[in-house]
Amino acid sequence: MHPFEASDGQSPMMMHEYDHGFFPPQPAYIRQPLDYHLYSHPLPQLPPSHFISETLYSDLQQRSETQRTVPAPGLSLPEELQGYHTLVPLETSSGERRKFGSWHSTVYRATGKDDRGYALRRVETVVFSERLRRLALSSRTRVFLLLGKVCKRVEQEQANALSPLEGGLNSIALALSGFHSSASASASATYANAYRSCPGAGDRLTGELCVAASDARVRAYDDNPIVCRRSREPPLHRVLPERDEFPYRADFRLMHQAAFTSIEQWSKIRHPNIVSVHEAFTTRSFGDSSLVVAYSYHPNAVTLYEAHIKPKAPTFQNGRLQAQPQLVSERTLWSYVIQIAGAIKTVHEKGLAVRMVDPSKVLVTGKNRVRISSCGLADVLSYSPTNEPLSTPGAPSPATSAYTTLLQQEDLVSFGKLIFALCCGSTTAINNLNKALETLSKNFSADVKNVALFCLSKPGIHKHIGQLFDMIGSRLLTEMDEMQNGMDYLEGELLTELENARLVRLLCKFGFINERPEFARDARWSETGDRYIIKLFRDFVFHQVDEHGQPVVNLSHVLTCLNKLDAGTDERMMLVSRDEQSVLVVSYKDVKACVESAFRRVGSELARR
Ligand SMILES: Nc1ncnc2c1ncn2[C@@H]1O[C@H](COP(=O)(O)OP(=O)(O)OP(=O)(O)O)[C@@H](O)[C@H]1O
Repeated sequence: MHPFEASDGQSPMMMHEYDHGFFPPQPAYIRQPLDYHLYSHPLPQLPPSHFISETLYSDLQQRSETQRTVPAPGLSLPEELQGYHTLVPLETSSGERRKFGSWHSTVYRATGKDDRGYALRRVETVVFSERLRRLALSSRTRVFLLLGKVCKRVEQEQANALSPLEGGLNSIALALSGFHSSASASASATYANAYRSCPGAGDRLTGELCVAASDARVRAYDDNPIVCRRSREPPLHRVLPERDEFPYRADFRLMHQAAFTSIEQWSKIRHPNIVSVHEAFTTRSFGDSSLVVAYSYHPNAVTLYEAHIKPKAPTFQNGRLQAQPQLVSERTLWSYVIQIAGAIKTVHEKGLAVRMVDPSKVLVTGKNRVRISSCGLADVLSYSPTNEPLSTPGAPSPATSAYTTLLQQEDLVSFGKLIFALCCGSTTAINNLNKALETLSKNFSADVKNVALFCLSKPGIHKHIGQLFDMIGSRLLTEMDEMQNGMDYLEGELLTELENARLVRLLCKFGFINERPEFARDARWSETGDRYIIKLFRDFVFHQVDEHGQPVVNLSHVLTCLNKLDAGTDERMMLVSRDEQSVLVVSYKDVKACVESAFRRVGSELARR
């Protein structure tokens, strides 16, 4: 049966067009889901693995389909972008759009020059000017160092004492750094002042400050809507101009070519839990000035947020509408923790900081397999020559600047937040640490709590990701066992595919040898020597008839014969010509030798003609 035919003879269920790349348009054909279980033997009973999907076939098939879908018409995307083509957005541009940091980004799937899939992340707008960015960074540093109850009050007092603009700026920086909700609330409270001081023209910094303020305020609402509402400010939509209407919207401008140096460093990192970085460039192909970073594409990847935190609609289970279970299991959580910690450790050892340890940036790319995405992007966006590490000639390991050390400490804090988000099923749970701890302790072991608290603990020169592995201990061994089970399962699967590949190769050779049109009138070609035996063997395998002369369609017979042929067994068979005038008794080994020599001769005979 043709794999795309309906197995039940019913009408076709869906049309599916495949991407045809640079080839001429192919006719659309009707596609039916394949019965993959018919393609291989049932699997041996291996212990259930935590890594490989039980539905490997359909998983892989779905990924392959995703990779080939064509973009919907009318998207007005560039035809070609630095050698990448066939762009398909991986997220909707309407509806809920969250932000990471202070920028909006859009991810596209694209095909590269090498015909492989890539994920292109395009940064549309960056709101910081150089001066604002530096100011924001310096207050971030201060916040970081003064983290804790006392520091919150100090920061707020300082902010109040400054001029409205400076105060606003500080609060905004605090809010953008996302360290604590009171900073968000404070940003919200000073927002109106900053907004009023905008003269409306000329002063780019003030304009950008207002955009940043609006970002902070949106974030403040996201983080702590109750506090914001209590501050009795006018509702958001009455104050804020639309982002696109705002006169100070700033496109991405590459201030220093050296900003791309970090991308070079990132592109050298190959780690199983990091989405590989390939290159970065600026482009005007989208009608603005955008920054694009190219990453490896992992079909059907979802973010940790989508997989475990985003509220899911209730579904029918056992005839009843039930809310889907939200919280990640402890076993899966440990697997995630170990994988992410491994990635962070590698990055820190290379003298870089991840800066993307966030539920919206960690991708689930297979069963319990996570990879940190968007790496390197923050380095380009916030590049400043003053943050460059001092290079020491001949130094064995990359020199790490104080700035990078600070960012590495932030990675650990973000990791702690991520663990809390997964354990509590909410990205904002951390705003109320006591309650978050209560929820965590109810559902997870004390070890999880200890690891999460260690990550959140006060930064210091002696705190590093390596310590986390000391705390994890034997859980690493469990993870290794699981991975090996997963590999055993995969090898088993591969073995069945190996059978298929052998048989396909044989059938291809038959296709090349039998009934070549060039030799149609040359009986000596098909009726003599090796080719005659192959012709009789072909009839023996495919054209058998029963005692009533009816064709025998027996797939098992075909598979058995082809397997024996490929193995070249000594078993013998009787080959009979259609007119029953010739009878030959040959072994599979003989036929195998005939196929090999005929296949080799096809090429040389054709070349001679
Ligand atoms: N390298 C990649 N391969 C495959 N899919 C990816 C890749 N990177 C991102 N995606 C997918 O693109 C979609 C959008 O990613 P993005 O990081 O923008 O997430 P988001 O939740 O929309 O965050 P943000 O609010 O920052 O836009 C997600 O569904 C993600 O799974």
